[in-house]
Order: sequence, then C-alpha cells, then structure tokens
Amino acid sequence: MLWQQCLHQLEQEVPDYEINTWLKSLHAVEKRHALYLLAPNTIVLQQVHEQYLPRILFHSRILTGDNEFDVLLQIGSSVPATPAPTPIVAPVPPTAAYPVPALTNSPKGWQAPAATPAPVSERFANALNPRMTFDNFVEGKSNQLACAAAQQVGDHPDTSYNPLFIYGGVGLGKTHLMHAIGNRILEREPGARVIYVYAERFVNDMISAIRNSRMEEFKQHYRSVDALLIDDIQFFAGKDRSMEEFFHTFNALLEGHKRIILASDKFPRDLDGIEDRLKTRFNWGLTVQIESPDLETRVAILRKKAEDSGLRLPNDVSFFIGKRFHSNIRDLEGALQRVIASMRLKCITQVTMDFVQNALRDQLASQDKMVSIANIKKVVAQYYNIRVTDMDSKSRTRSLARPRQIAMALAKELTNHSLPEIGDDFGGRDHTTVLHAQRKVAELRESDPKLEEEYRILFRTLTS
Ligand SMILES: Nc1ncnc2c1ncn2[C@@H]1O[C@H](COP(=O)(O)OP(=O)(O)OP(=O)(O)O)[C@@H](O)[C@H]1O
Repeated sequence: MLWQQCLHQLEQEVPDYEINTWLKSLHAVEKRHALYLLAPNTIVLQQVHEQYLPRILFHSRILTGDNEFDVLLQIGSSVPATPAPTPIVAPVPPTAAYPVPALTNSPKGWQAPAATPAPVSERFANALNPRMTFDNFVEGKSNQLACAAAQQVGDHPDTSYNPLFIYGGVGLGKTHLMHAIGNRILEREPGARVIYVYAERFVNDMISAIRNSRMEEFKQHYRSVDALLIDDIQFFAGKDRSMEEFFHTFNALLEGHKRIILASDKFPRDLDGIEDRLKTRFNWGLTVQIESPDLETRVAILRKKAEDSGLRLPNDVSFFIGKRFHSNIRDLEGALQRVIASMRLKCITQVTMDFVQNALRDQLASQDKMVSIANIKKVVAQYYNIRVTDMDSKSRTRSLARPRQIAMALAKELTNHSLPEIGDDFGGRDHTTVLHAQRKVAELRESDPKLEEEYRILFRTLTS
C-alpha cells in the first residue's frame, strides 16, 4: 500500500517510461518501520539507487509521517527474517533542490536525525527536478518561442510575462520547461521559494488541509511563494472549490508581483470546465504553445539524450528512431531508454541498426499498426472529403492531386517505407513522383499557412 502511494507520487515527477522500466520492476515489502525494495538484478538496483532513492525515501517519510522511516534496497525476491544490520547500499546525498530530509549513516541503516521532525509545510511541498534544465532542453522550431519565453521568465523576476501559460500536447516538454524555469530562478536567487506542483497535487493538498483543519497553513504555503508553477491546469476542470482557492492564490501572487507559470494541454480559452474568470486571467501574461517536433529536432533530442547517457548513436540509428517515434518526446526517450537497457543487459557497447530493430521490435510493431500507408490515405481522404480510391487514381485535378501529395509526404514522414514502396501504394506511381510530392508539400508548408495548419492537423490525428 505504501509503495503504491509512493509510486503514485513518483508518477508525478518521473517520466512514465522510467517508472515502467525501473520502479515497477521492484517488489516491495513493508516491515517494521522500513520499506524493503527488492530488485530483480544489479542493473535495476544500481539505477534505482542512483536516480530515485532520495525521492522514495522522501515520499515514504512524508506518507508515513515517520521521520525515521527507512527504505532498504536489495537484490532478491524475499526479505530476510531479521532486519539487515548494515545499509544494503550507501545513501545518496540529497540534492539541494529536492527537499530530502538529511540522512545519517547508522548501524541500523539510513536514518534521519531523530530530533528533526519534518516541518509541517513540507507536507504540502513538492520539488523541482534538478535534471530538467535549459541546458538539456533542445531547442527547435516547435518549441523556440516557448523556450525563449521560459528563459525570460527564469532570468527576469520583473518580467511582464505573468502568468506564463505554456500549452501543448502530451510529452512535448511543457513540464521540462517549467522545471527549467524553477531551477533557473533558484540558480539566480538561491533563497527564493519556488514551488512546482501538478494541479492534482494542489487539489489533494487542499482536500487534506480541509480534512485536517489546516486551511490557513495551506493558504499561507501557496501564497507565500516567489514563484508558483502549476502543471496540468486542466485538472481543475469541474473542481469548483479548488478553482476558487486557486483564483485567490493567483490574485494574491499577482498582486505581490510573484511569478506564476502554468501548463496545460489546451489553449486557455479551450479549457472545458474551467471558470471564465480564471481563463481570462490565464491570458493576462503570455501564452505560448509547444508543438510536435520535426524530424531534425527529434534527432537532435535523441542524440543529446544518448550522449548524456554516454552513448554515441550512429547517424542511421538516430534517424531511424527519430523517424519511427514521432508523436512525442516521451516515446522517443522511452525508445532510447529501452535500447540502453537492452545494451546493458546484453553487455553490448556498440549499437547497430539490427540491434535497435530487435530491441524495439514490440514498440515498432505497434507503431506500424497505428501509422500505415492505408491509414494515412484514409485519414487524408476523409479530411479533404474525397474517396480513398482518389488517392490511387491518375486524375491530376488540383482538388485530388494536392491531398494525394500531402498523403505521400505524410507517408514519407511517418512511415519507414522507401520512396518506391510509397509510390507503389499510391496506384503504382514512380518514386520520383513521391519525391516531387514531398518537396512540393515542404515548399507549400513554408509559403501557405493554411496548408501548414492542415498538415499539422493531419499529422496530429495520425500520431496521437
Ligand atoms: N526539447 C526537449 N529537449 C530535451 N528533452 C525534452 C524536450 N522536450 C521534452 N523533453 C523530454 O521529454 C519528456 C517528456 O516531456 P515533459 O514531461 O516535459 O512533457 P509534457 O509536455 O509536460 O507532457 P504531459 O502533458 O504528458 O505532462 C521529458 O523527459 C523531457 O525531459
């Protein structure tokens, strides 16, 4: 039960693929003021130890309210009958940005100093992820504006971009940018009170504050910050009391010239179930969108992430992965993580196309099902209100030829089929026709905003 609650908290801070790859492979046993986490092998043990242990310890102590609660990590499938006499792995020093209670090494294991109960406000606190910074955020056309605005807000306390509202589809970097802003503020003003929370956390904190008659403390906590960053604002939809409380928090912060940074999956006006007075306020500062990254940006992100993990990806491999995992960056990262995990398991140091195709076999198969040429033809035909058979016909009428060209360009961008294969699938056309279509569409996307918008809509429909 405790581990499930802990995982739930971690799911708000750690990408899904990391949760699935590392944390969900642990078997948890709670025993005598300790949580034993049993790892299936040394790779998982090492990764959990290096990356997540301070957070797990932090959440366990907050959740149990026991500042001496231990988390013990070991390999195996069962817990020894008596508690381990020495720490199974050495504690990781907590990072400054993440409020892990101070740890000391003791004969019993890891222990917090007995006389330092967590401040009550920590019950409401949530931390910034120090690994999400501007330095490791790769800029491209799709996120340039959002990134510039975020840097501005992080660098200048007196910015007029207040609130900064970032919106866009899943896994495109909104959360990363928010953490980067928070980390930048702390870098420049180490004493600043910066709080990052998911809207869900704000709501849960409020519910528990009401239940425990700590509403004043809750208000004080959220209204006394220098910067408040709230993610997934859409979660407030329909939660009237939370919206009311947030409305007052928002006003108090704005009046005090404190920074507010918000993120959501939609443009403020399109947020269903959110009060109008809030939507209007969301637009008072600057609203920026993050869009799906293009292939070059995906490849650049992939390379950066691989390099950060000490891996050099050959050109063909990075383009292959970048091309196949196109819908969002979280999936792209997931693919890379899977490749790295397979490499570690098989003790491989050089990555090849064959190895990657094998390591990602299941993911590629499900991608293939989603974005087949047949599906692209169907979706594009529906969108332009023409028949699917028109995609294969010889007609050169503009109303049919343009959608056909768009479908070919999408097939080139979203599938791994070669030009001749695509040509074949479009009524047996030559590969030069596909190449021409691809170039024409690229040119039109630059010069014709309407076509650019249509292309983006189709891209999103096919990849979401
Ligand atoms: N431009 C980028 N450069 C480097 N990493 C990125 C970039 N954009 C996103 N990422 C990474 O992709 C993952 C998903 O990003 P993030 O969690 O910020 O997405 P999100 O837009 O907040 O998604 P959701 O709405 O699902 O919460 C994170 O691990 C993040 O670090």
